[in-house]
Amino acid sequence: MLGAGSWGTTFAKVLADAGNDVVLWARRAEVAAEINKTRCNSGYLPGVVLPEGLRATGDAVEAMHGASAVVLAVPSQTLRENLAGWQPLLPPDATLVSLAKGVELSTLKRMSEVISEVADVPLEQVAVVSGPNLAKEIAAEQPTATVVACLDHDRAVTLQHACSTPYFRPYTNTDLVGIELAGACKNVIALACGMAVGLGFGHNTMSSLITRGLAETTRLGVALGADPMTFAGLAGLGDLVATCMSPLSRNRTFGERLGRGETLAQAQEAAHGQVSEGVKSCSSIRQLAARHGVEMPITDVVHRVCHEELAPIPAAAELLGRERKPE
Ligand SMILES: NC(=O)c1ccc[n+]([C@@H]2O[C@H](COP(=O)([O-])OP(=O)(O)OC[C@H]3O[C@@H](n4cnc5c(N)ncnc54)[C@H](O)[C@@H]3O)[C@@H](O)[C@H]2O)c1
Ligand SMILES: O=P(O)(O)OC[C@H](O)CO
Repeated sequence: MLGAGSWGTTFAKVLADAGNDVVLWARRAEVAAEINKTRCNSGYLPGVVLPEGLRATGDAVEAMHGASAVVLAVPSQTLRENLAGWQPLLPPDATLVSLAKGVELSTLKRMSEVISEVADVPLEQVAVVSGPNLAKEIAAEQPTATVVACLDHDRAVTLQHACSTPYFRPYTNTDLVGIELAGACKNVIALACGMAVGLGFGHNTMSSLITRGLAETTRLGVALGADPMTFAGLAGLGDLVATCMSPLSRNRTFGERLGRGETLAQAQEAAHGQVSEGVKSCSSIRQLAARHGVEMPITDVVHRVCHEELAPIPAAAELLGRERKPE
């Protein structure tokens, strides 16, 4: 496991609880030392006791030595740079697993595309784990389902078995495009929902944003060749609902701060270095949509609130004032 933030540490625990021998690489040596000494990653998962089958290290060579799967748990905008440094260390046939939910700003590529390109492996060797997976709830072993997606179904099944525990139930899927776009887009819709909460709006507003957010995400997915049914599944509607409704979501919390009138810089400072992927992916997804002639009005206003000083109240008015049309 490369990355010892909230989700990397939690998914490492899932893999260890499923019976695997897991080595977790942390960027800061003190985080690795704390995990090995106290079985805790107090900065990201206070109070969670990590299992014995999990060992941490600050040495990427040690982490990847002999690995049958290498799981990438770093933010999507740094993944390319991180992986370029790790590329010579990757075991030749290891499944490369992406946990990140974003679209790269500079290239508009999905994470599996970035991984395949930088690691120089076929896309069939890359898998994605995505679903309604708020790290803190899974770390507390609350029952959760997810999706393991890979173009190579057999590889997906192997990973599915490797991460099945009594509290974590993975399903397989081969629609990599749909699973990844759903995961990236839901962060942007969660920012919009957070803004709605910050403005004092209730569940009708949230539900309207979730449903129309799903509509625009599905439109983009279909234009890029995804199966529309994917968006009704765990990584689509499932993750969208979890992220938009939960105060645990960093994206929703970030949006809530913007809705209350904080600036982007203030909301970023309050995030204490934890990643809110939608803040950057709203721009890459908006560009991707424009490239394919797809309308994504919610994503468009989220981008303009985050990066072009559109205030949340006129943003809401703009969405409501759009041309009327059939559902
Ligand atoms: N937290 C969740 O509940 C959750 C669930 C599912 C998916 N995800 C996705 O997983 C990915 C990682 O999220 P997270 O929650 O672990 O984030 P995080 O902010 O908690 O941790 C990110 C990790 O990446 C490391 N990191 C940050 N910048 C880096 C850089 N430049 N080089 C190397 N390492 C760097 C940090 O040190 C940290 O270990 C994101 O794409 C997120 O959307 C998160
Ligand atoms: O905390 P967030 O907003 O990054 O969301 C976490 C997960 O992606 C939820 O599935």
